[in-house]
Amino acid sequence: MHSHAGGRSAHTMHVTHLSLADFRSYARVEVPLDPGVTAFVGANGQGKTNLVEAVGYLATLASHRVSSDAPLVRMGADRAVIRAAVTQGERSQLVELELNPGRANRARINRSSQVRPRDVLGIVRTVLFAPEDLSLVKGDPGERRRFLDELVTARSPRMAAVRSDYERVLKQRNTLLKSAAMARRHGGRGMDLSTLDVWDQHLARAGAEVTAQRLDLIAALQPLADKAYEALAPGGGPVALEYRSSAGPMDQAHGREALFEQLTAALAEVRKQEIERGVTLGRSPS
Ligand SMILES: Nc1ncnc2c1ncn2[C@@H]1O[C@H](COP(=O)(O)OP(=O)(O)OP(=O)(O)O)[C@@H](O)[C@H]1O
Repeated sequence: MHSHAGGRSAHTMHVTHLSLADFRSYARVEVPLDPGVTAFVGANGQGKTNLVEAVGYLATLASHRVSSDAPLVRMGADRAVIRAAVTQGERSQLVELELNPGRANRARINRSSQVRPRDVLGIVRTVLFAPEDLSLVKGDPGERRRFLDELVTARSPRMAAVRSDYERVLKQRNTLLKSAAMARRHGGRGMDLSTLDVWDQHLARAGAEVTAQRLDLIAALQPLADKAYEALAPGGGPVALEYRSSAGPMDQAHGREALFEQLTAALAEVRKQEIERGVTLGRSPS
């Protein structure tokens, strides 16, 4: 779960203690963790992955195995708690998340009053390698977007706010399109397009930010992917990573403004179909 044998710098994050309550198979468990490599050894289904999943949840606010929180709560319980003591250099923090499926999750840092769950992002940082990673290659584009966005947020936690803005705008825009499509079908008046224009601007603005971050990340990953592939298949490279969006080729060299223009144009192009179908069609970058 933390493998930084040697070269421990002041910047190395270390989870010193993990406590779980009603998380997956654990009614309660306390796991002290020494620096260096920790190996969990046990029979199948004993709950090794559950421990890793809990730490991963603190880092990403999601499980790497399931898309909702309900399966994470121990059967028969109505909430789960994940708590971790984290040190980084001289600094120690206690992070706590309470998972309440169907209701808002709660978060605390250093036992103080509540913070928003996304405020804990950036305290625990993890790299997870699991069988589920295959879906990065085999799965839907949504899996790849999720991977990029989680990594982007780990690198700059403020992106969590941009992402949730984007999701909120998308949802509200879809509600507007849906009611407009319904009204049309029932012979009502057309929708007020100026309202849609406003939402398009919001969507393209947040979308440009998300896209720019993804492009930066891909550029940063490129040499690492190349190196990793060279170690795996000497002489087999180079590996090229490219971001393909349904809104056309994207180039970070042109900056946020160009991305914004591009996304705005892509929205304009599908507007007629969107109004007919009543849903946002430009899937990028969501
Ligand atoms: N919500 C839940 N409530 C109670 N038990 C659960 C819940 N979710 C999972 N489990 C139990 O947790 C166990 C699975 O744990 P986990 O996937 O961590 O296994 P593991 O020890 O990593 O084994 P493997 O080698 O298969 O990965 C199973 O016994 C399963 O029944």
